[in-house]
Amino acid sequence: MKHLHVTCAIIERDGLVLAAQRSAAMSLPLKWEFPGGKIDPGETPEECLRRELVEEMGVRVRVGESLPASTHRYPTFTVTLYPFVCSIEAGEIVLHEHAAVSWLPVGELRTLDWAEADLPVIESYIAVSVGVGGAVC
Ligand SMILES: Nc1nc2c([nH]c(=O)n2[C@H]2C[C@H](O)[C@@H](COP(=O)(O)OP(=O)(O)OP(=O)(O)O)O2)c(=O)[nH]1
Repeated sequence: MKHLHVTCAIIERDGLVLAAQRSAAMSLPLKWEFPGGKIDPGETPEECLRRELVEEMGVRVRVGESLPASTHRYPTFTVTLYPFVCSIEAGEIVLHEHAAVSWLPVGELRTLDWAEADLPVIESYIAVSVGVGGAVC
């Protein structure tokens, strides 16, 4: 089965976190995710994230702390997500691929219909993010 290695950016701004909704035309249609994408050969995960964020949203990001990788088996492929906490360095978000974005307080992240591979990422992020949005139970 295909195994994808994918970076994803947990972008923080003013105590909120950016979630992006996949378009109806993408795989995992209309699911919410953190922006990012497949790591190209020869690329570091950080380089991949910076490239993907320019391509997908037209923003340059500063790549910070990494969170534990998450591997999930979907029915037709397996994905390993490599999450990084990021901030926007330059640019305004313009959506080139996603259907929508939403800035959420950490405590509301669980309310979206996330791609399944993201669920452990969200839990790891909540565990380390008490300083961003306050304590979350
Ligand atoms: N970028 C990103 N992808 C995710 C997340 N969670 C998750 O399961 N994925 C999956 C969706 C895709 O199958 C794959 C990322 O591929 P991609 O973004 O480079 O490619 P894509 O969806 O445009 O292309 P494709 O899979 O339709 O070929 O990882 C996430 O939080 N961010």
